[in-house]
Amino acid sequence: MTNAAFAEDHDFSIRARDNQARLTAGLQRHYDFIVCGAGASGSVVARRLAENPDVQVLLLEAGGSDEADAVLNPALWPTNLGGERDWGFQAEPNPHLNGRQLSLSMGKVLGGGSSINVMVWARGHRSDWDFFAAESGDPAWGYENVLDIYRRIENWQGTPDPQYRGTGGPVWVQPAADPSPVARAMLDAAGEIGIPSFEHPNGRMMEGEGGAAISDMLVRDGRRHSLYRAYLRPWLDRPNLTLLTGALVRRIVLDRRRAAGVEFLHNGEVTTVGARVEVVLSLGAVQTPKVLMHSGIGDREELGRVGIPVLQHLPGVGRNFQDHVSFGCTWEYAEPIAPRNSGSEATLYWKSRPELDAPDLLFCQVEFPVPSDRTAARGAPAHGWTMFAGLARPASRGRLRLGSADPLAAVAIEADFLSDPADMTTARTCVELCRALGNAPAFRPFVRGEAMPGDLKGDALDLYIRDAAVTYWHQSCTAKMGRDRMSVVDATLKVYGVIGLRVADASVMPRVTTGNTQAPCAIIGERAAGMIRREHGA
Ligand SMILES: Cc1cc2nc3c(=O)[nH]c(=O)nc-3n(C[C@H](O)[C@H](O)[C@H](O)COP(=O)(O)OP(=O)(O)OC[C@H]3O[C@@H](n4cnc5c(N)ncnc54)[C@H](O)[C@@H]3O)c2cc1C
Repeated sequence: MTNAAFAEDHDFSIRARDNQARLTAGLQRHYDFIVCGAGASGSVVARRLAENPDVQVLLLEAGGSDEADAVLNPALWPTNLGGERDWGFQAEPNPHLNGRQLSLSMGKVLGGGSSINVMVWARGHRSDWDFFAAESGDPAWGYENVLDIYRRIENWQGTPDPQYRGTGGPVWVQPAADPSPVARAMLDAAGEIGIPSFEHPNGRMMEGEGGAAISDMLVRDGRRHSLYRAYLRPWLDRPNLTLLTGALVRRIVLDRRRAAGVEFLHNGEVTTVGARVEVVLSLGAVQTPKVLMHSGIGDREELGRVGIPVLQHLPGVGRNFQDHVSFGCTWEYAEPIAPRNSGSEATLYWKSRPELDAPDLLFCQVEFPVPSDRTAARGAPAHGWTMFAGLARPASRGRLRLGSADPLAAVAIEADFLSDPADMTTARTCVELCRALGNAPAFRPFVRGEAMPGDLKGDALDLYIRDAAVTYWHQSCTAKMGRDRMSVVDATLKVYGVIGLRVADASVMPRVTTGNTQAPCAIIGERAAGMIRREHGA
């Protein structure tokens, strides 16, 4: 950043802070729109709605400021895990993971996951978006339209590619700058085992059978460029956008079938604010279904179990939980190599079976050892790299269950990774492919050898897979868009049976997208805001 740009940013920060201090001190009784959650999708929705100076938008966020080195320095992302900016969710013990209980981190800070994640920008595969279109019955969710939106929102910094990449949007996307030699080695190793490499991962590569590429990242001037920073922060000096942090949404206030407002906890007090037009839930795939259920919107039996009166029976709320599960395979460096950028700079998608229509395996290279709680005991090297070798199209489905009728009670997350036997079959192929890649000649100049798993077969390999499984932190699909009885929202993201209530976050995905999920969440935010503005002439 130049000195002039730095001074301008400093002036803006003061203006924005003073503006928000004024707006939050005089909180109104009603706003036109209340957006709940300033995460990946919510940041987009609130900004786009507030672009119309004639509407008043209130944005409620439980977390606080992102002004911290742990957020802004790309290398420090792991230091947020388990800390104050992490909701710290724990899955229930899982018999398919040898009884293990996984940590399922999610961001509790302005920007949500996009402020604590690994900054990889991955658009999703053509087949994902065409599936969204088929499930919702709206072709506008299909790949061609979504590609147009990506071109419009990106400010692409790599080699120009106008067919796929745009340069005029708010989201600064750049190829990982000056990547580590092990990231380049991964592309060479892919070539050695017959997997093609691409100039960037977000164009042609996501239309076919997959490939390898240096990752696209949301990093600008050496700092994290979260979706909050891309969309929301530049709008905080506006008079029609009020951002209240430290505000924990408890439930939607329903007036018969209409979402009339939101009840939240702020500074120890329960407050209710009214919505004149709509409420949008963007609380992420755990808290959105939780808040829906506490508002009386969910499965009749599940709500009855904890004594919440049912206002709208929707059996799909909290069901269809999906995530990418990954199995770390690790190689020891011959000499230590310092991680660069976020420490994850190369990515690879491939198919476990040739007849598939799209990749079902997802690999992100991590430039330091990342054993699981269980595989750590097998002896991770002091210096090395790990492949996050994961399932891009898991068949297993989990669910969320309320602990009690108290909105502050924890929700039980039955993630159920590897509960579908098909996932174990794919996992074996995934680990085999990963080992072929990591043991390819291209890595030899950099590694002493494979640290784990080694050449395991049969039960020993299965044991390793169940012990190594961890989350990719792509929790999603718990209030899915669609038209069957388990769908929670329609193609316009409106909650079935309720007026003035939409969901816009990873919950609405009918199926988890093939890659990392923040870019698809930006699309969900853009589509939601676009549909709301069109419907209300806003
Ligand atoms: C450690 C980690 C690494 C990841 N790495 C990547 C990556 O490299 N690339 C990628 O694409 N994706 C990555 N992801 C996933 C990605 O960040 C998420 O998929 C994405 O942020 C989800 O967006 P969302 O809008 O659904 O929810 P979130 O971004 O989680 O936003 C939800 C927001 O709502 C707030 N909130 C929740 N409950 C309440 C409440 N009751 N009241 C008020 N506010 C509330 C939260 O604090 C949060 O700000 C990662 C995630 C994590 C956690």
